[in-house]
Amino acid sequence: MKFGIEFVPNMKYYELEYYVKLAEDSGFEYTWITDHYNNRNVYSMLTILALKTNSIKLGPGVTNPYHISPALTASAIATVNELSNGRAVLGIGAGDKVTFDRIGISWKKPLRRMREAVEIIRALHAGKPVNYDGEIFKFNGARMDFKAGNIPIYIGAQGPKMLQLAAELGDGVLINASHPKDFEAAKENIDAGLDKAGKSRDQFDTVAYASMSVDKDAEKAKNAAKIVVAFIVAGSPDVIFERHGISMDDVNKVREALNNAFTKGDWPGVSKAVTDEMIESFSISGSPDMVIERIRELSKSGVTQVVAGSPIGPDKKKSIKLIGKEIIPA
Ligand SMILES: C[C@H](OP(=O)(O)OC[C@@H](O)[C@@H](O)[C@@H](O)Cn1c2nc(=O)[nH]c(=O)c-2cc2ccc(O)cc21)C(=O)N[C@@H](CCC(=O)N[C@@H](CCC(=O)O)C(=O)O)C(=O)O
Repeated sequence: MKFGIEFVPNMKYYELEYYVKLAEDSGFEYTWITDHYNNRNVYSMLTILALKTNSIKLGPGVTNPYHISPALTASAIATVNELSNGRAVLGIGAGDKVTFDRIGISWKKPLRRMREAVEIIRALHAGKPVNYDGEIFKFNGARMDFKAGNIPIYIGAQGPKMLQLAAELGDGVLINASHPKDFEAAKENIDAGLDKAGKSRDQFDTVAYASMSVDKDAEKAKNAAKIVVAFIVAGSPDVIFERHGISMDDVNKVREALNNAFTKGDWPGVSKAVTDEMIESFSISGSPDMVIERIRELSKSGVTQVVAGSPIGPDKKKSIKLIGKEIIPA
């Protein structure tokens, strides 16, 4: 099993640098930096990380094919690859509607746009002049003037068609999920995409991009996961709740509690509304032994990389060290 770790660049560069170096020293192989317009620029932060680390692979987790051209994405990640001596990975997904609404981007044809963007980025990285007459992107002899190197492309995916696209075009898929049931459900679409491209499963990295919270005190860990789990619940489609046997009543209580938190600042109300089933279904939370057990179950469902996503634990620094000491070697 490979281990990755996610960071949101909502902190100063030197804090992010500290955590990523700690993760590298703790044995994590990948670090994925989220990309939303309202946080620090993902490539500026990846540049610092490329220069300050030695072995950890690094990339956006995930950027999108809307807010910059695929030509800029190809060039930016190739620059990170050069700065890091070949450690860059590109995580790209359809982007999310909430942030796009705020910056006036209409979220049209995400599947089509993802296909075209990934095909263009791969062609540019191959170093040939790119002529591409797509529905969305038209390229006429574009070419990069420096060697990109071999940069793996991972696609962020949840929906069935995007899962198929990820398996067909990608070197891996980043699935925002923490429970084996979600990977059982994704299997059929991943296999369909791999078959279409004539790829075998062992050439492909199936990543559980999970919400994780680990502490020696299991209850403390679970409590620390509640707010993140509430946001996951608020943003998940209904089919997921059926899959995990979570009542729509409980879901609506969480959505209402989040609303109250934003309007009246009642954050304790959010934690109260989040049930144990939700923590179990939408996060990997608890003591090291409990987390190890869940990772074993995920491995049986075909997961080959687990990403420790927010909150990582009640105390980020302590939890990163604990994962490095007790979970990665297990
Ligand atoms: C678009 C959506 O695809 P999805 O796989 O569910 O995408 C959801 C998320 O993966 C996507 O929003 C990601 O960008 C979210 N995301 C992040 N999004 C961000 O913006 N920033 C991040 O840092 C980020 C991190 C991240 C990490 C892991 C991960 O899995 C996702 C992450 C969907 O609806 N897919 C449908 C297909 C929809 C469809 O068919 N659309 C048609 C027609 C629709 C039209 O006419 O517009 C088309 O696109 O051509 C499906 O897969 O079945």
